[in-house]
Amino acid sequence: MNIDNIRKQIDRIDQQILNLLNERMELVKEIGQLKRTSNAAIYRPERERAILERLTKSSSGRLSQQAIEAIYLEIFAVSRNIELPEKVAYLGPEGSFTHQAAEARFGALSDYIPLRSIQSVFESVVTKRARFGIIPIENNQEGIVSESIKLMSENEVHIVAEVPMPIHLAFASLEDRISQIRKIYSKDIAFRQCSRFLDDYFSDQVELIPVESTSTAARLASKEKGSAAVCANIAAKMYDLPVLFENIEDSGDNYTRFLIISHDFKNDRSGEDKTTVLAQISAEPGSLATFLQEFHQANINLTKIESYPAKKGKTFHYQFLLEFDGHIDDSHVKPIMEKHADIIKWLGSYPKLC
Ligand SMILES: C=C(O[C@@H]1C=C(C(=O)O)C=C[C@H]1O)C(=O)O
Repeated sequence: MNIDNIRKQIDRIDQQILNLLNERMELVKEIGQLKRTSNAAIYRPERERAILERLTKSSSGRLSQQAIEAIYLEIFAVSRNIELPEKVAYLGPEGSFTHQAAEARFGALSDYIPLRSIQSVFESVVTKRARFGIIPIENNQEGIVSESIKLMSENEVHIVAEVPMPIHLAFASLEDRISQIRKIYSKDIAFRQCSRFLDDYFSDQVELIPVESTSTAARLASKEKGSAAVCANIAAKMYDLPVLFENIEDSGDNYTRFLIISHDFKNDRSGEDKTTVLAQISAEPGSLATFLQEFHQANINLTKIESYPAKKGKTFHYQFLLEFDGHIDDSHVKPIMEKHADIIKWLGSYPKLC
């Protein structure tokens, strides 16, 4: 068969896909109306996850699990916008990795608000200027983002979902030959993370210029011949800057975990959930051990425990961020949460992705 014939078939299939998508969106719109009458949340990560699992299991064609997810996450994002366009605040600037995480979950069409600090993201969620906020919580190379945890303890917000994202750096430039590049812009930490690539490909004559963000780097490089940027793919795309090399970072397993937060939110159980809480434990000897022992006895699998500094009046208390498998409504989780309601702040139960 020749290309023209094959393309005719593709055109016919695209038309069918589009008709089906329109049919799907009519149903989505109906669900949106029902949710509005009961004031229910539009975003249901546990339902989306169930759909993805079912489709991946039943698929017998060429599409990998990642491909199915990429296509469907975009469909879900469009669906939610049809139900109700919702504002999503994220730690900016545009083209940052947090922006990339936001787009991975809310698609290209959502109403995004890039903000200058993690604190402003919390503020926009608490004051309901935004329905969702996206913040980084930890990076496997740099550790926990303590500002995010502090703000979780001070504000009434809940975790809706987690977004684990591999952090890949791209090398982008208007030049098509690297011998023409004299200057490279990026953020200092990004230079550090791909020092091996830079050493291997560039001599000392090439100037490395640190700027405030990797997306600023992409913007500068998109305007200047003879320059390049080390940045996120999304930033290169935003400034129409061709990517010459992908994944230039030294370590292949650099990932950041982002959290989606909202003011008033509780997910239903998905069957495989994770719960995050903050606990304030008295400084008396043995109290932490006794507390943790109770989780063990309740058959709760603790997956993370991080202490963070906090002082209450003059007495020093130990504050902990705890994560464990399970949902706050699970019968083995509920009793321990109720028993310790005075020292535990529940932050959210959401589908476990990492
Ligand atoms: C349509 C719904 O709303 C949203 C969109 C979904 C979809 O496109 O299938 C699934 C879950 C929700 O995030 C729903 O709750 O079923």
